[in-house]
Amino acid sequence: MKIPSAQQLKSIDKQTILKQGIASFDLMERAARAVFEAIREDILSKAPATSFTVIAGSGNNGGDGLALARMLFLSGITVQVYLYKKETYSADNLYNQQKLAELGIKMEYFDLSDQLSFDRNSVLVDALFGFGLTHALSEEWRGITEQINTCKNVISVDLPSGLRADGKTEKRNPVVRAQMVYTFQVPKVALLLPQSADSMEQFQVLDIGLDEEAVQEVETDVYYYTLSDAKKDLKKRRKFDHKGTYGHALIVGGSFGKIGAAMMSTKSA
Ligand SMILES: [K+]
Repeated sequence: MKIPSAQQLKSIDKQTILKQGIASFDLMERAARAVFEAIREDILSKAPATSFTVIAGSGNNGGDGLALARMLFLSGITVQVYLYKKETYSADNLYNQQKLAELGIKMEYFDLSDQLSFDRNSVLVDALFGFGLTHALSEEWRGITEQINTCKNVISVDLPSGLRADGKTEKRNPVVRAQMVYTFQVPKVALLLPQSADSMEQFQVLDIGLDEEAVQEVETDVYYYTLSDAKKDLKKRRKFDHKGTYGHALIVGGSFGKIGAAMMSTKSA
């Protein structure tokens, strides 16, 4: 599976909207619906009375969070919504603010110096920043990320807020710590780096129907190889086949003190 960069994802996003003839808020709706279904399966099926707190930023990651809040509310779940107070919001974020207002769902606006009074036992949905984060979060954000990190159960939408999608984030920068990250379509590079271990326990990739061709056309040298990829690549085993039937592997390795990789490759071959 190819892993596009944040910049490439933006372009895939646009191509999907064009090719599928949908509006951008439809794609956001799909993303929020995918998270909602995952929450239903992972949490609500076991604990239907769980309450949620959504903390939303001003961009499309925040928009996903607001759309998710609406879906939770409409299925009878208690949900509290906090929205970062800013002069400007993305168009789809505004669209979802309006949808919440129409349903009479109150949004509490917050500033970086605020103490948020949410229920620490509710599941906290972190929808502050996704792959649109252009640089590490400044120290001003620490108050908010630390409040989020006092919750026992944090779900991050797409990425733990503060992690930059394409690479390493310094440990000293404020970052949300999530128990679960529901990431869209492809795991972002940051989710695969050991440096992110403190920011998340696990992630799940949710299919939101981004244009497959656009993903395949991306030029990258970053791939995510999964068990299902390996299963597809393996030749079908038939009766009477033998070790000569499936080709040969040339393993170049095993310099002094580094024999392990060569041995493991030989064993798996
Ligand atoms: K997030």
